[in-house]
Amino acid sequence: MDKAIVVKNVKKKYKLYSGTRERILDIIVPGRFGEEFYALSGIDFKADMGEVIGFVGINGSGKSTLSNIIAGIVPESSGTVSTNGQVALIAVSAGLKNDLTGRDNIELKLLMLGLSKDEIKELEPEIIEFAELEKFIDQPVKSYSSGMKSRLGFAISVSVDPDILVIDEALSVGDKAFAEKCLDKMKEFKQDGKTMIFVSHSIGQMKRFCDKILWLEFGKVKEYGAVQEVMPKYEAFLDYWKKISKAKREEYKQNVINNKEKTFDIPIPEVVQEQEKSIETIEERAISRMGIINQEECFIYNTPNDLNVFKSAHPYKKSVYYIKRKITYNDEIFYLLSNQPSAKSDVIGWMKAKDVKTRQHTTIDEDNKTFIIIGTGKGFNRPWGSEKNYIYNTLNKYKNNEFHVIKTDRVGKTLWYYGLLDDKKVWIHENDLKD
Ligand SMILES: Nc1ncnc2c1ncn2[C@@H]1O[C@H](COP(=O)(O)OP(=O)(O)OP(=O)(O)O)[C@@H](O)[C@H]1O
Repeated sequence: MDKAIVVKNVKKKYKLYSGTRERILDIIVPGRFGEEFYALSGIDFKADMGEVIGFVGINGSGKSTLSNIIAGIVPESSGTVSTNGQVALIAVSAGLKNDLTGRDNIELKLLMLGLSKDEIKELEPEIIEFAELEKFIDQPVKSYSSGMKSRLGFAISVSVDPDILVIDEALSVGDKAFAEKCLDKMKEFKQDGKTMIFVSHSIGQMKRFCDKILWLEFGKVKEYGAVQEVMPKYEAFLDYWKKISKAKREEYKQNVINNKEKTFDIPIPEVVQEQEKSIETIEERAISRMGIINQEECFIYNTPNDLNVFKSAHPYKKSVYYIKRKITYNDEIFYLLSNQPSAKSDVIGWMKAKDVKTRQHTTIDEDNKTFIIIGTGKGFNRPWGSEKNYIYNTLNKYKNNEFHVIKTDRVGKTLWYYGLLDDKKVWIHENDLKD
């Protein structure tokens, strides 16, 4: 099989400076100032013609540096890169000139690639249509959102029909529909036998699209192999990485950088056909529960089948949330937390069911009722409220006042009453009211 890309012992050295002064001094007296740092330290890999190679690795592992070197945008410090054919890089705003309009950028980029004025005129409408930028094409690129820049970059790069396509995180900034359209275009390229490098933090996209995975770790190759072989190990590593302390991460990093042999207790994944499994075992159901986060260290995910896109759940603690959707993904249950009784508006994200304490939530009626406030308890903005849900942190001041209820809900076994108290709408626990 012909090789499309051959990377041999590629290193990329950067210099880190403590400030502008040190940077200037290093220019005046070269070699005396700044600390050398290897973003890549000896990368070797080969890609066959027509292969789609995914680059994975935690932030800063060297994915963009390596893809820029392959695309010829950044020079390697040592080693060699050979590519068989024309390479196009698609990255967020890669190569776009901010002061020029979208149209000027198209013309400039195509001129630089050696196309004639006539060829450019022919391609231009297609590019504008693909980028969905019709109304904005004569506006300067600096006024574009990152999604718009990425769409323009993608549309220009694919229009020139390159032999090797390097796509660096370009799909993560646009909307979902455009990402799907790009993935379709990439599938076309794949069928045409083009070689692709695909950099993305989306595990789902990687599994759907790549043949092989190059896993980078602090500028070194951790693994290179078939997607089914490498991805489960990478996912297990990510799970481990999320849980360990800063100090442990630093220890891990130093071990990798200094080639030290030390075993870390990273779980060994089961060997399963992850790709098929993930597609087949998603089951979504409408439910109605209230939930509160009950774990110290836990995460909120954009989507349960891509556990690589997550944020810490810490800021969302001490509040209750509405849960209107449940997904079972590969035997694990996830709940969709929301600030409103809705699965669409004001949604926070998906959490593993084991990290959330939940109670069944039902609306009993919307009848008008009147109770007397006992003076105990609190007034909340949600039924079964927690600390961050207080509207009144004591009801003592309203002791013996009437409370006019317009809605009654049940959370678990408890009734909660909703009504107006001193111009504010509150939920009050049944034990804090009497007839
Ligand atoms: N121009 C530069 N000067 C100095 N250091 C740099 C430069 N570009 C990248 N680096 C460093 O090189 C390392 C690798 O960066 P790179 O952007 O390639 O990682 P990455 O895996 O693509 O990360 P991410 O997932 O965050 O995009 C990082 O530590 C980064 O800070």
